[in-house]
Amino acid sequence: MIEVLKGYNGTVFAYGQTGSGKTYTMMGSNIDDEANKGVIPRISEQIFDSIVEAPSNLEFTVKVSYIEIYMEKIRDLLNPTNDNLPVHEDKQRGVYVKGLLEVYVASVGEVFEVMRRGQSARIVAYTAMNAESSRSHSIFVITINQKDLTNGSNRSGRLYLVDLAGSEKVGKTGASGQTLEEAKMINKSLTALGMVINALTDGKSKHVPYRDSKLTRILQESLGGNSRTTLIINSSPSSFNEAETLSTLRFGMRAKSIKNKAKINAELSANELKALLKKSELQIVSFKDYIVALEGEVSLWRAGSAVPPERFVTFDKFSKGELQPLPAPNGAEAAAMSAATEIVRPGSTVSLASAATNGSSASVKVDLRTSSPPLDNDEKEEFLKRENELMDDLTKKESELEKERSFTKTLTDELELLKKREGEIFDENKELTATLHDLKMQLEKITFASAETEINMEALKEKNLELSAEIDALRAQLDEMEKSKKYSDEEDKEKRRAEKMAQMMAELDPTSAISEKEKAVRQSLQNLLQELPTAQLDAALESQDLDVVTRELANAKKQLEALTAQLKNMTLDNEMLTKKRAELESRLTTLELEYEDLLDKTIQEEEQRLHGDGTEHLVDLKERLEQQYSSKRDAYVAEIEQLKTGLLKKNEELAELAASKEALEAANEALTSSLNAAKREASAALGKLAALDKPESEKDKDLERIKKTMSAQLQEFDAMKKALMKDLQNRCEKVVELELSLDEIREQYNNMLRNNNIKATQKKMAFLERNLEQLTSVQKQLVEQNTTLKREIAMAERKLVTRNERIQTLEDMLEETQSKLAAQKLNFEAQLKELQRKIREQPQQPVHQAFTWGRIAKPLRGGGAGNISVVDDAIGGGIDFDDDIRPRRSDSNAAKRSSWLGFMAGKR
Ligand SMILES: Nc1ncnc2c1ncn2[C@@H]1O[C@H](COP(=O)(O)OP(=O)(O)OP(=O)(O)O)[C@@H](O)[C@H]1O
Repeated sequence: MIEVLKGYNGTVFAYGQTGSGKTYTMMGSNIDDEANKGVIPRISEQIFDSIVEAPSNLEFTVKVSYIEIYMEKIRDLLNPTNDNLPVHEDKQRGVYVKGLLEVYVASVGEVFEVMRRGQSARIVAYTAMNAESSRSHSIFVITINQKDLTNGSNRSGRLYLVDLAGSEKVGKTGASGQTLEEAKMINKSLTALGMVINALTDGKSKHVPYRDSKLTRILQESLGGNSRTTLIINSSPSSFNEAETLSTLRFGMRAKSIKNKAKINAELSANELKALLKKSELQIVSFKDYIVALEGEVSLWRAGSAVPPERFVTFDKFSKGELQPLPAPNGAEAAAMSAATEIVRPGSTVSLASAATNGSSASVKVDLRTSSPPLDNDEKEEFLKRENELMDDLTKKESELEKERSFTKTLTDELELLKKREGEIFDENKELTATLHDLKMQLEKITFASAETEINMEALKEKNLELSAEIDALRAQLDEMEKSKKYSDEEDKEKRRAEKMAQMMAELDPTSAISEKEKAVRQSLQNLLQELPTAQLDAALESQDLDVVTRELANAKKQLEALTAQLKNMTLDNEMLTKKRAELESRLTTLELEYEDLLDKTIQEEEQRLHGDGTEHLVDLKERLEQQYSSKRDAYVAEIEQLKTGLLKKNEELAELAASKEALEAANEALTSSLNAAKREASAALGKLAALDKPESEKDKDLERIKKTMSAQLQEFDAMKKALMKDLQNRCEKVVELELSLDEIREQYNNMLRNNNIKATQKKMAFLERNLEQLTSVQKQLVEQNTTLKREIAMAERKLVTRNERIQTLEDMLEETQSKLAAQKLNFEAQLKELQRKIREQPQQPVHQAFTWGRIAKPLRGGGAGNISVVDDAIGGGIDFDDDIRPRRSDSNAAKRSSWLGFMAGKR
């Protein structure tokens, strides 16, 4: 049977640097693996094995608890919400952790389950030397109570299985932050452990500093107290850890020399107590005798008598009954001696003056400051009670402090979060402000560009207006010029017409010659009538005069012929003009064709040049050119029509002229015939005059008749002449007009040629048109740009407004969130205060939800030797027992074994 089952306290420590295998040793890498399970599972198995092997009169209850000491706080690993448990001490239980959950277990499986749960709650962390370094000291406590059912005696043993945190050097493990804090705490508690061991082993220290750390306080009994302690030293095999290994070994060496005082924790039965009482009473009697003997010797000494050494009273002689009675002392001396005793207070010195019989005195001084008197039991109890109370208070305060700390941490975290959020919002705001600024800048730029564009537009408009005004002025000038030209042309025309008419009339005036001849004829006729009434008539009618008239007539005929020739020439001219017109028309057609070709060419060039610039410009250009072309063509057609009508008119006039010429010729012929008739009559008269000598009266009559005939003929001739002259004048006017119109046509033709043929003009026109196009497109572009800019500005403004609204909303939300958070914080604080108040008001009750199944004691009966007659119900303590699964080690005692034990045994 292992010692703990006998009622001894036991402790198994594993000490060593981090990563040296302490946890591996104590718990193992896998508690379910037979080969890799550690000391704790193995001991647990041994315990239950021993219980199975124990006599059946022994009833066992096994409790386990599992704690860890982390950052100088005791955490219950089976109920992790209890994370700061106080250490108490009292006379009955010794040192214990208050409020610790102890789970009753009845099998190894249950122990393992407890281990697993506890392990999962342990705090481990990664260090450079161990991926799962224990950051705390873990203590697995197995408490075994055994009751001897035959005499009712009780024994209890408690086994501490300790896996210490690694003794480590901070530099090597690379600890930082929280791990560094943990390391400091671990080192502190391990230092306290070292100090306790030093104090226990150096032999000089009177005070052992168990209370310096929770670890040493809990393990107080294990270190130099009532415990059988085993220390396992774990060391690293690596030379890298040489220093740590040495230090660990030194620690082990020192610890080895600690002497513990292990005793069985037993509660005696009534009979045993009675026997003990009896024995004690007997002892008291004998001690009384002994005291009497001693007092006798003392009184002898006090009385100044000397007692020989062989008669000294010793316990040895007394117990052997070899004491001899001493002589009676002197009473006066004894009284004097007792009066010499002086009572002194702590801090002063005590003088013990002995009134020795030889008169000499000895003085012994004891300083009570350095050596306090040992506490008596009551005082100690009082002290422990007070200490426990203080520990409770301290734990409570620590818990509150921890809560406050965590609350503060939560608040700090929240504050951090809020600050972060605020920072984010600030950044966002900054970003938005920057964007806003950018947008404003862009807006300003756009506004500026727009203003500039507007200015440009205005400048262009002004330029346009100027150009329009210039064009108008030019047009007006042109109109004026045209007008003046027209006027001057008209004036010139009139002048030219007058000149031509004058010239023509001068050239073509047959009347002047006729008139002169007529005058001459009239004169000669007059002379004939006045100076030579009869005789002179013969003279007047001489052949010479007739010849003159004939010549004159021939001249007139010649002139008429010349006129006819001129008319012929004019007809020829007219024909030529007609030809020229036809030529002009054909030329015009050619020109039109050329112009069309040129237009097509220009369009093609423009198309090529503006390829990709959009067909709209091209279509516009084409349309405009077509319009220009059609307008020009219309103008030309109208002009041609005009020319045609002019030509027709001229033809008509020419026809009229030809008709009048014919009329003139007819008149001329008539005149010639009448002249011939006159000639004939004159010659006949002359013949008559010459052949016959007629009487005077007849002659007068004939003369009178001739005269009359001649005057009538002359009158006829006058009228005819007048008509002819008028007709001729008209015709001349028409000819002049025709010539003038021909000149005009020529000029127009030349103009047309100038307009149409000059390539430079065409180029210029094309250039101007292109310029106009470009200007129009630029204007269009500017207008479009302006529109786009305006649209963009409007959009940017809208965006700006939206963003402003968003910023406003975000700010509102932020404010709202902040106010909500503040309200929540207040609410939370109030709730916390309320909770704290309630906690303070309510007595603290341990929470045992984690192990409901371990709260009821599960007594286990030893399955080894002897029969017992105790009824199951008496030991069951209200636990469910299952008769069917009770262990059946031997048929005789099978019914008396605990179901739990049987269950466990059955499992094995
Ligand atoms: N004897 C061994 N055989 C096999 N593996 C071992 C042995 N000793 C330790 N290990 C392994 O070494 C590693 C560290 O061991 P362990 O966690 O037990 O060290 P530790 O001393 O408890 O460290 P810490 O103090 O940091 O908790 C573990 O992975 C463990 O499995």
